[in-house]
Order: sequence, then C-alpha cells, then structure tokens
Amino acid sequence: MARIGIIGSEGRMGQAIAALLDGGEHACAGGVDRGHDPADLAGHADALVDFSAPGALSVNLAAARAAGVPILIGTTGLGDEHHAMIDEAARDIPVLQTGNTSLGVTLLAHLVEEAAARLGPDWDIEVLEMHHRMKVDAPSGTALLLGEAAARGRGVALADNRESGRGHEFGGHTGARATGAIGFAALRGGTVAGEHSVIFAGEEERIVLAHSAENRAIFARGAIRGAAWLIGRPPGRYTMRDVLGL
Ligand SMILES: NC(=O)C1=CN([C@@H]2O[C@H](COP(=O)(O)OP(=O)(O)OC[C@H]3O[C@@H](n4cnc5c(N)ncnc54)[C@H](OP(=O)(O)O)[C@@H]3O)[C@@H](O)[C@H]2O)C=CC1
Ligand SMILES: O=C(O)C1=N[C@H](C(=O)O)C[C@H](O)C1
Repeated sequence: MARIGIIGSEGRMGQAIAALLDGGEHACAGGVDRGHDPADLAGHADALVDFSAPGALSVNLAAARAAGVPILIGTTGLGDEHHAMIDEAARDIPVLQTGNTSLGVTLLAHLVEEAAARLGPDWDIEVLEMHHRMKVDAPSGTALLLGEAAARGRGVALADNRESGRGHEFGGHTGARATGAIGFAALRGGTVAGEHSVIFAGEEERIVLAHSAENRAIFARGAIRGAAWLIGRPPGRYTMRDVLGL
C-alpha cells in the first residue's frame, strides 16, 4: 500500500483523488493547499500528486526533491519555464507530468499520433475542447497533449505549427488556413468534465477522434495509478504512456 500526498487537496481534483483513496488499494498521506508548505507532506508520503496551480510548481518540486519522493504533476497551464523546472527535478527524482491521467485520453493520443503519421499534411488538424465554466487555462492541457501527439506523428514541432484564437482581433479576416497548421479551439460552460475532439479534415471527408470524460473519477484513478507506478523508478521524466505501456 502506497501513501499518496495530495497537493491541491481541497480542489475538485484533490477531493476526487481523496475520495478514491478512501478505502482503496492505496492510502492518503494527507493534503496541502495554498499557503501551506508541502515539505512536511513530502516527508511522510511515498509519492505526491500535484493538482494545484502553475505558480506552485517550483515549491512542490523542491519539496519532492528534498524528500526524495516521486511526484505526478497533473496541473495544467504550464509554460516553457515550468517544463524546464520539471526536466531539472527529473534528474534527481521520478516525475510524471501529463495534461490528462485518464486511460482513454492516453490511448487517444496514441491513435492521434498514428492517424497524423498515416494521413500526412494534406489533412488539416483541429483540436476542439470543452470544459466547465471554472476552468482557468486554455487550451486545455489535454488539447495540447493531443496537439503534441499529432505534431509528433507528422514529424514536426507543435510550437512551429500551432494556430489558435482565430477571431475578431484580426478584424474578422484571419486569412486562409496555413498549410500544416494544427488549430485549437476552446469552449467553456456549465459543468463539463472534459470533451476533446481531434478533427482530421481532408478533401470531402473528415475523421474525428474524440474522448468524453463523464466525471473526474477517471482522472483520479489514473493519477493514483501513475503515482503508485512511480515509486521505486529511477529518476527521470515519465508520461502516462509509460505507465500504461502504450
Ligand atoms: N492532468 C489531469 O488529468 C487533470 C488536470 N487537471 C488540472 O489540475 C488543476 C486543478 O484542477 P481543479 O482541481 O479542477 O482546480 P481547483 O481550482 O478546484 O483546485 C486547485 C486547488 O489547488 C489549490 N492551490 C492553488 N494554488 C496553490 C498553491 N500555490 N499551493 C497549493 N495549493 C494551491 C487551490 O486552492 P485555492 O482554491 O485557495 O486557490 C485549490 O484547492 C488544473 O490545472 C486542472 O487543469 C484537472 C483535471 C484532470
Ligand atoms: O481543468 C479541468 O477540469 C481539466 N483539466 C485537464 C486539462 O486541462 O486538459 C484535464 C481534463 O480535461 C479536465
């Protein structure tokens, strides 16, 4: 039985993880939220899960590193500077970072990469997502993960081909779609747990690969599985694809 410490424990995801740990295969080592140092928690946990905010990342990684415990980063809205911090910490401890811990999205990313590789650049790729009204980052971490998978399938860098936010700031004239672009669109409303579609639009036909999250338990289940999987691994940066062998 692993003792899992939750950073962001009072949040939607923190509560979903605590609920699954209660009476489950692994135990909850406790939780921290804004204003609380995660160092103590790291000292008596076998692994940490972080579903808080990008601004908390450096403190959370430092706590995990000092205690020598693995950490799963589920927080989204990360920038290049955050990825650099994760790479740095992964020299000393196992770190798993993912925009989506669910089994379904992990498999979807695999399928998207395969489709993008086989279809080639003549098929336009658009990633569409919808989430609940409280979500603060856009596009979602999952949309970016799927965009990265599509770019990898095409053998290009997402950063060089990303196109999002078409709209009024261009006076209504956004220009024709750039060849090879991977587009992103984000919708927000209600209590949607997470909807993602990757649309491959070709000449007179379209393929849509999609995932619907019916609730947060799917993310919580994957987070617990991922955190437990990290225990005893060598230092390094891991993904859910490593956990699931995909
Ligand atoms: N990878 C995945 O599979 C998934 C990732 N997510 C991501 O997880 C994150 C959390 O989502 P969600 O639970 O819905 O968000 P919530 O806002 O409900 O929860 C975030 C929690 O973290 C706390 N928090 C904020 N800043 C800090 C800090 N500096 N240190 C410690 N705790 C802090 C918040 O406290 P306070 O309220 O005081 O700010 C809150 O309790 C988001 O980035 C979201 O996109 C969500 C679902 C699945
Ligand atoms: O904030 C959320 O709720 C979610 N965030 C993750 C993301 O940004 O993709 C995962 C999931 O879609 C729910």
